[in-house]
Amino acid sequence: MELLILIVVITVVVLATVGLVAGTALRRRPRRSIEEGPRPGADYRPGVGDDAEVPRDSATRTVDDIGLPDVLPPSPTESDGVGAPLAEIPAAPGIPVQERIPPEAPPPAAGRLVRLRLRLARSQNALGRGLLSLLSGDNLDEDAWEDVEATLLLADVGVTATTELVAALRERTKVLGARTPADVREMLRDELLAQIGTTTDRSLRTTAPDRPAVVLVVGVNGTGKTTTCGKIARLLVADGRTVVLGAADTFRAAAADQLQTWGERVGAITVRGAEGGDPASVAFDAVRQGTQSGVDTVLIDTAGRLHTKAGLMDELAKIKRVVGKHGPVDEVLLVLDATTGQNALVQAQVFTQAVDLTGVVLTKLDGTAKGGIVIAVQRELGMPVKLIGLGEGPDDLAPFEPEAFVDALLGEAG
Ligand SMILES: Nc1nc2c(ncn2[C@@H]2O[C@H](COP(=O)(O)OP(=O)(O)OP(=O)(O)O)[C@@H](O)[C@H]2O)c(=O)[nH]1
Repeated sequence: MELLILIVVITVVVLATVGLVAGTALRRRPRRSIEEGPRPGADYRPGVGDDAEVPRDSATRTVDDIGLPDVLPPSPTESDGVGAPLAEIPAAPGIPVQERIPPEAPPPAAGRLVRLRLRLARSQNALGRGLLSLLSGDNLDEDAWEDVEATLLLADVGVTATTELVAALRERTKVLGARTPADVREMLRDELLAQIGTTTDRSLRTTAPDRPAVVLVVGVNGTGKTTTCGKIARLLVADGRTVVLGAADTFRAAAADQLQTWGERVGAITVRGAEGGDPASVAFDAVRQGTQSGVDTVLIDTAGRLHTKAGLMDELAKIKRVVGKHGPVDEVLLVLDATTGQNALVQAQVFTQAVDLTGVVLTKLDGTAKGGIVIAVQRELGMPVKLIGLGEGPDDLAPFEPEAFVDALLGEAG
């Protein structure tokens, strides 16, 4: 009997040990990460249902890192509880009322690009000055034209626009004969403007009759969507509008905090949901809040990647559909990082399959010599660039004005 008990005990101990070892080994086996399979944007061209590119995991800087102006002390009117938009806007049922902070008064939209023109210094040197000096040369031989072409391509102007620009410039230099620097500048200005287009409607649809206008901000992660939403809110408030922000980027926990901070600075309510929650429902609540509060514009920040397996593009289409239950979406702005060059164009093509884009925001033009991407985006995608980001500061976003942009690229005349 004792022998039997001993055998049973030994068997149990052996089985438990084997189980433990096997379990540990299984746990240690590296889990197959999504990175190991073919990656959209790297191994194949992404389509509907995929992310537009391999998510970048570079650390992002939040609004807290970039030194917004200090919050001003409340004015007597505001401390009486009158005059601040957050106090005036009642929260919709089920949406928590946020702390009211006296809002700032950002500088107006008009003339921003002119004020920020020096931020284009790198593009100015590489593209503007480069072309001016090549075209001013006495001997415009084939080598010189090849250099002109290379300069345009290196600045990301794109093949189609480069070919057209070179052909037009060749023609005009032939007709012009002897050229003064002023002639060259004028010729280049004309041709660059012809490529960018001066008659395109670049206005933002941020008001609608009898309801708030709805603006969706989309793009891959890290392009600057959240920052851009905050900056657009400031632009709108500067022009006397009222705004509700929707933090539908439920993927990155900090994104909602970041957006709320931007909102608080200008007295705008931010509607947010649980981390990993349904982005479409946050967007829906934001529009509901905006409608009940009677604001001019609801600005919705979306994620550049998702927790769920559902593709980013499917999710965006869903957000647009769900928000559409309240009324039309007035603007769908695609945020593209200018420093990613031609890759930005591929991203744009993927996004257009999922949602009807109405315009592009090109961010980080301050950090690149490739200002020609403005031309490529318009020519290759046929989509207007409406805003450009020229820095990390709160008011470093400017409405895109072709003339001011080209003048900034070419630098001061003379
Ligand atoms: N230099 C420069 N930096 C910018 C500009 N716009 C945004 N950034 C920076 O880009 C980084 C990413 O910005 P986010 O707004 O967090 O990007 P996002 O697209 O919302 O990122 P996800 O939430 O991960 O999808 C931040 O460090 C911003 O300060 C710009 O115009 N110029």
